Amino acid sequence: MSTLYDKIWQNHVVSEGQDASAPSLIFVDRHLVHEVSSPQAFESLWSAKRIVRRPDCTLATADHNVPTTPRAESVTTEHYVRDPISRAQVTALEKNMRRSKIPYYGLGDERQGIVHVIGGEQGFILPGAVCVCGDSHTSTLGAFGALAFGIGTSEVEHVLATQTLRVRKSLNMRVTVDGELGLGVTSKDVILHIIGTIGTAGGTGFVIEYAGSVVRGLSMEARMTMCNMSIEAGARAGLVAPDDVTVSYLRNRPLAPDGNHWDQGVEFWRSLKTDEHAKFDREVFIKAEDILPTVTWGTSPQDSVPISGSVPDPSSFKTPQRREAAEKSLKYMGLTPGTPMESIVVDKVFIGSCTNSRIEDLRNAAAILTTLGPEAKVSPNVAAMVVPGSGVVKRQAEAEGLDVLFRRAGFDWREAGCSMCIGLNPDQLGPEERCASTSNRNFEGRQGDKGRTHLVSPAMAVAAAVTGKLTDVRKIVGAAAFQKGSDGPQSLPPMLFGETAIQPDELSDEAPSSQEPLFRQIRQFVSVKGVGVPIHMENVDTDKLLPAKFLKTITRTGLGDSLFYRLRVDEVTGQKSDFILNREPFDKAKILVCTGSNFGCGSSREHAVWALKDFGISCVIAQSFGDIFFNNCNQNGLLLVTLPADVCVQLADYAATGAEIDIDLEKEQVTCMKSGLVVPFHTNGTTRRRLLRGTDDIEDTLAEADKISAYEKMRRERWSWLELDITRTRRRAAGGSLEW
Ligand SMILES: CC(C)[C@H](C(=O)O)[C@@H](O)C(=O)O
Ligand code: SF4
Repeated sequence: MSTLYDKIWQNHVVSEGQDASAPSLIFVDRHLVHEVSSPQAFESLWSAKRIVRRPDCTLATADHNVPTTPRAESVTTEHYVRDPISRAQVTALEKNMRRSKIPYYGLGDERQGIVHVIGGEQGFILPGAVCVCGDSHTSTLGAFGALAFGIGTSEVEHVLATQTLRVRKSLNMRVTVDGELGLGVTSKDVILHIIGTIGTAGGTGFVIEYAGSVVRGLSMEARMTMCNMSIEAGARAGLVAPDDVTVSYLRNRPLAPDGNHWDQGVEFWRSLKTDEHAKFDREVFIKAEDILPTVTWGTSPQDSVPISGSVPDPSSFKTPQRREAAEKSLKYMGLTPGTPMESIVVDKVFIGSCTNSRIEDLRNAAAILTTLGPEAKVSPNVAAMVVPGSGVVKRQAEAEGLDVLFRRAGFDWREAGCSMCIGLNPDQLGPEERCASTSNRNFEGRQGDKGRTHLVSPAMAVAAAVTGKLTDVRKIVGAAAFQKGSDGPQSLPPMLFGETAIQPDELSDEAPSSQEPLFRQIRQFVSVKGVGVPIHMENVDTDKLLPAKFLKTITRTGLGDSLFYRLRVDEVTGQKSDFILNREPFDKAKILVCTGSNFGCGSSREHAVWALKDFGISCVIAQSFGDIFFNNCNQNGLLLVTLPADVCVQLADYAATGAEIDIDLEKEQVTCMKSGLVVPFHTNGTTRRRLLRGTDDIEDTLAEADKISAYEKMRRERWSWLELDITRTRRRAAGGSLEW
C-alpha cells in the first residue's frame, strides 16, 4: 500500500541511501532555472570544468529582476533592466544559457514569465515526474501529480552536473477538504484556511497530498494555487493526484508529449494515485463549509481570519511565543486588536505572483469588474496593478479583452514577472504602504521596506481596489455573481499560444566570470568554540535572515553585513540599530541560539546561509528547521543542532552572558564552558559524516555515473514520453498560432 508520493519516489531512486534516514540519489526529470538562484551554481560548474548533463531536461527564464513596464518587441536586457545589479543577474543567466545550450525564454520571448507559471503552462511538467527549481514555490507544480520542490543553489549545481539530487525522503501527510465551498470562496481561501489551521510549521518534514471532493472539483489552475502555498505551510511539496482535469489541461501543450507518447503517458498518469489503504503519517480533515473568504492580518501566512472577522487580540493566543509574535506583527502592520478587517484601508492592490497570475485568476478578477459594470473604478486613493504570470497569459487576456476591463477601471496593466511579490524589481511598496495582494508571503518588508501586506484572492483584491479597503467581495457583487466552484470551470476555454522567437543566438558566448574567493570550499564542520548570540523568535524565515534586495548578487560572499538587515539597520535613516548582532561581543558570534521553531523557513535562498557564514556563524541551534534551509546548511558546512524548547532557552540564557560555547560534532555535544553544562545532541549519521569529511556531493555522485546512465536508459525505454525533443517543440511553436 503506497501513497502517490511513495510511488513517484520509488520510480526515481537511482541509488538508495545507506540506511532509512540517509538521502537517496533520485533522478530529476525536469529542472527549471531562473536568474536569482543560478549564477553561483553555473560559476562553480564552469570553474570545476563540468558540463550540464541534460540541457534537454532543463528550461530557463528570467522573472524576479525583470521590470514590468511596457516592453517593446525588440527589448534588450541592456536597455530594459535599468538597475545594474539586476541586469548583471539577467545577463549572467543569458550567458550561462548560451554556453550550456539550455532552452531559455528571455525578455523578447512571449513565453517568458514567472518560472512556476510557465512550467505548467508550457506542458513542461508532467504527472509522475520529479521536478526541481532553485525556488521554494516549485511546489506549485505538484498540482500535476508531479513531485515538485524547491532547492538551494548548491543543489542546482548538483542537478546541472548530474541530473540527480541527494534527497532524504519526507513523511506523508494528507489534507482532505470535503464538502461544498460557498459561493465566492476560492482555492486561495482554501489554502489560507489550511495554513491558518495547521500553522506555518505544520507541514515541516512532510509532503502534503491534497484530497477530498473540494480538491477533485477544482480546476488545474486552482490546484496550482493551493500547491503553491504548501511551502507556506512548511511542507516540502504539495501534490494532487492526476485525473481527467490534469489530462485535459495538458493535451496539446507545446512541451507535452504527442502521438503515441501522449497515449502512453496518459495511461501511466491515470494509474498514479494513492492506494486505498495507504498509511499517512499525518491526516488533516477540513470542512469546506468552514471556509470563508480569508485575509491575513499579520506578518506570517498563518495569521489569517475570515474577512468578516477582526484583528485578533495577541492575548488570545495560547503560547507566549505566539502572543509575542502577534504583538510584533500588529505593531509592524499598524493595526489594533478588535479592528474589523473590513475597515482596513489599503493604498495599493497587487494582482499577480506565482500564486494568482494565471489566466483563470485574471478572468476571476475581471468577472468582478464585469458584474460591477462600467462605472466601477479603482478607488482614487488606491494604486492597483495587474501583472500576468507570463507573456502567454498576457496575450490570452488581451485576446479576451480583460486588459480593457482592467484599464477602464483604473488598474495598471503590466508585463510578466514576479513584480510586487518580492522587492527585487522596481515594483515595490513604500514605507507603511498597505497592500491587498494576491501573492503568498506577507513577511516584514517582503513587498518593499516597511510595506504592509494582506494576502487575499484575486476577487477579493478587486473588491479592495474598488472600495479602497479590505472588503468581502460577496457583499459588493452579490451571490448571483458567483458560480459553483468559484475558481472557474475545470476545462479551460481555449488558450492561445502564438509564434515565439528563440533568441539565444543574440547572446554573447563567453561565460561570466567572478573574482570571488573559494568561499564554498569551506564546507566542513568539525567543531566551533565562541560566543553564541541568543535570538528569541519563532519562524525565522529566510526573508528575515536576508531580505530580497540582497539576492541580486552573483557571488556568494560579502553578505554578512546584510544578515538580519531589517533588524540591524533603520532603513530610513541608514543608522545601525541596537539589535543584539550589532552589540559586542555578539557582533563576533560564531553560534546562533534560537529559542523558536521552524528556523530558516520560507524561500529557498541559499544566500541566507552564505550571509550567516559570512557573518561568522557556523552553527545554529533551534527547536526545528525549514527543510530547504537544512539542506542548504549541509551544503555549506554549517551545522544545525536540533534541541527541545527548554534546552534552547537554557542555552540562550547562557549565551546572553557572552560566555563561550563549545560545539563538537564528533562527540555530538554542546559545552557551556563557564557553567559546565554539557548538552548532548544527535545528528543524522550521513549528515555528520559529510560535515566531518567536508564532502563534495557532486564528486561523489559523478562516481556513480554508470548508475545514472543505467537509470536514463531505463527511463527512455519505460517512460519514453518523458523524453523532451526541444527541436520538435520549436517547430510546433513556430508553426503559427496553436489553439485549443
Ligand atoms: C529568489 C528565490 C530563491 C525565492 C524563493 O525561493 O522562494 C523567491 O522566489 C521568493 O519567493 O522568496
Ligand atoms: S513567490 Fe513571488 S518572487 Fe517567488 S517565484 Fe513566486 S512570484 Fe516570484
